[in-house]
Amino acid sequence: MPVLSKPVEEPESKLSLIPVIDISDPEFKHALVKACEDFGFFKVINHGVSSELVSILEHEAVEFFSLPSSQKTQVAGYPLGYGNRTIGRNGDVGWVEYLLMNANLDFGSHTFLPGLLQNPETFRNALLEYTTSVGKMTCKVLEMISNGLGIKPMNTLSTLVSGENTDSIFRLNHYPPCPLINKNTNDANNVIGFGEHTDPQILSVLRSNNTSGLQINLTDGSWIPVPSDPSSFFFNVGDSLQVLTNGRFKSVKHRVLANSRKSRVSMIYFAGPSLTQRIAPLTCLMNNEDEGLYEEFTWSEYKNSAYNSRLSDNRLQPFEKKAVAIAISLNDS
Ligand SMILES: C=C1C[C@]23C[C@@]1(O)CC[C@H]2[C@@]12CC[C@H](O)[C@@](C)(C(=O)O1)[C@H]2[C@@H]3C(=O)O
Ligand SMILES: O=C(O)CCC(=O)C(=O)O
Ligand SMILES: [Fe+2]
Repeated sequence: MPVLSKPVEEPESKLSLIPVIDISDPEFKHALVKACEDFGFFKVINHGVSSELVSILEHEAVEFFSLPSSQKTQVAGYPLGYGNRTIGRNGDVGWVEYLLMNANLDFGSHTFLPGLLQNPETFRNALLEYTTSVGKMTCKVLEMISNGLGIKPMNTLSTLVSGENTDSIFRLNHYPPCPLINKNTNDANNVIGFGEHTDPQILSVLRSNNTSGLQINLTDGSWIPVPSDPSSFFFNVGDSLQVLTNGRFKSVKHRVLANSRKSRVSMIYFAGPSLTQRIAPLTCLMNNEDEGLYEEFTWSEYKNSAYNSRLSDNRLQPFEKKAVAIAISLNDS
């Protein structure tokens, strides 16, 4: 299991840095744009997603992960299905087990659900209701972003992730307590639950139980912990939104550290476009003298390339415009 060399204790002041957006208040659109520019990450409150629904889904997830390993591995698969310790297929590992599903299929068609769980219908309905509700919230956030950026029409971004053909996925992660960590000094030898990476999609929407572990990377390179808040949702900008905004929004690097005592259960909705959707910097966000930083690609092209990369790779690099890439490398040297 990968172990981090150095304990990272962050000053209290950095904890309060994480922007909090009240999406019931349209006036937050400017704070939302600033959060996407400065952090690529924000917490959403007053979201309207039923807490009862969230509890039911979490309960079902816990029931699934409590099954014997022999049963869970019956539904192992790549890229969708159950996985344990191995993340992707390019050599990444973490202190985590997970279930990955296509959020747009009728969850009932996942043949793995019946047979394993006591009450598969409850799980299926909770998945359907949850992803529908979180999908709507995501569209609302994307509309607020469009408003804040002055993109017209207001649904320019939200239509990319709504409709039947979109390639959104849903992930349940379970990080068991980790016996490798010294219990007395919890972070003396940090163990990686989920290694540092950016998400390839447009926006990711995360909700977890009360166990912390998630950290985000700031532009100065430091990592800050994200205090858990089971009643809120955490959003992060994905690579595709970074491209659409021509680099104005940052696809945030994040990771999860394992905990010595408590299980962490998280659920993440990755809002992705349809496979044939073309992604390129939006011209309405560029001035005449601005240059597009990225080559146009389809989501299918980007996804294939991303899924052939390691977790910590810079997946956008092959899509940077050549001249821009040379300028960046000259600046770096
Ligand atoms: C190592 C990998 C796991 C991942 C596919 C990849 O090759 C690189 C991107 C990874 C990631 C990160 C965000 C999501 O958790 C995920 C489902 C995704 O779309 O891209 C995972 C992929 C995965 O776990 O298969
Ligand atoms: O489980 C978490 O809290 C975050 C996991 C994550 O970043 C991912 O699955 O892409
Ligand atoms: Fe992620």
